[in-house]
Amino acid sequence: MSKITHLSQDWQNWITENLGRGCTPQSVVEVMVEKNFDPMFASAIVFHFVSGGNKGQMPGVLPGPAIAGAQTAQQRAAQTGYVYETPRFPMAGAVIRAADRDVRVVSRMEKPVVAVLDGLLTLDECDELVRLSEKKLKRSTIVDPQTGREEVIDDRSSFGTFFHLRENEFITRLDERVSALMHWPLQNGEGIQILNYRIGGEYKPHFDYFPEQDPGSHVHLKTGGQRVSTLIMYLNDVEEGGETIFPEIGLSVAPRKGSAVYFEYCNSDGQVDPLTLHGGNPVKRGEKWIATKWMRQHAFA
Ligand SMILES: O=C(O)CCC(=O)C(=O)O
Ligand SMILES: [Fe+2]
Repeated sequence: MSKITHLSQDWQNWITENLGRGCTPQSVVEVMVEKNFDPMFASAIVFHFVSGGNKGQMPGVLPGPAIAGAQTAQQRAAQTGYVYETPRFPMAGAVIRAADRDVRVVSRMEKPVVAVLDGLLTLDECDELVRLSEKKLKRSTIVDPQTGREEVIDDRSSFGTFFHLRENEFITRLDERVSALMHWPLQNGEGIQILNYRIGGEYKPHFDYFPEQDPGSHVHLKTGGQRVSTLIMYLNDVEEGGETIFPEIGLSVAPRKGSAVYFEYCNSDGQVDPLTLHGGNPVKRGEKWIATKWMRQHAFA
């Protein structure tokens, strides 16, 4: 059965009603996807409602009134107290020259700073990263907020490994490309991290930065300081599920081999942006491979 990509009046009313009574955009999208809506269509529509944009810019799709009680993305951004500075990531242009490669910008937003990118890695580079990682995968851990120790937990059911910065010629080329793309020094990067999710594998919504108030963060902040930005690179097409979701802004990015999503969340004062909450949806069919780069405030050795 083909996926639904249009919105009836009943569904418009339903979305308005549920966002209006405080349901998160992500939960609204989830129900729509369960009811056979195309996931990208559902998240775009819900995002459109949340950002107060349903005033007729999408002819024939969304003639409904703006929803009472729903906040615009701008209002949410103003409330968090995070001070947005000039983004490090270029906010104009369809193509970004990243060292040896031209990367296409598919879409971007400013608050929070998020960009979806295409053609970052060649298909061969994706395969090579998977091949080099396969033999050394281990169950992924998270940082325990209390102790700062790495722990295995159910919220992060994936397998992973990493490469040291400039581990070999191939990895060096990628480290250089990614640093140019992220507009941040190569030596401030953690080594590229590889994750493999199998069916049911997911990463519940989280922040990539280390919250100051968590005692366990301090040990991590000592080397390199706070994380400032993330690049998630998709190494394969996932048959179903596995989207990277941003619940605060109703955004869902579908994995596509060679493409990526970039976001930044730490300003020059060391403040962090809670609107970059994100996670990996459970894989429903196939498997998912990603490579993640995290950048730090200072050199990370
Ligand atoms: O699997 C995903 O799409 C998200 C991964 C992620 O959030 C991370 O590696 O920090
Ligand atoms: Fe993350």
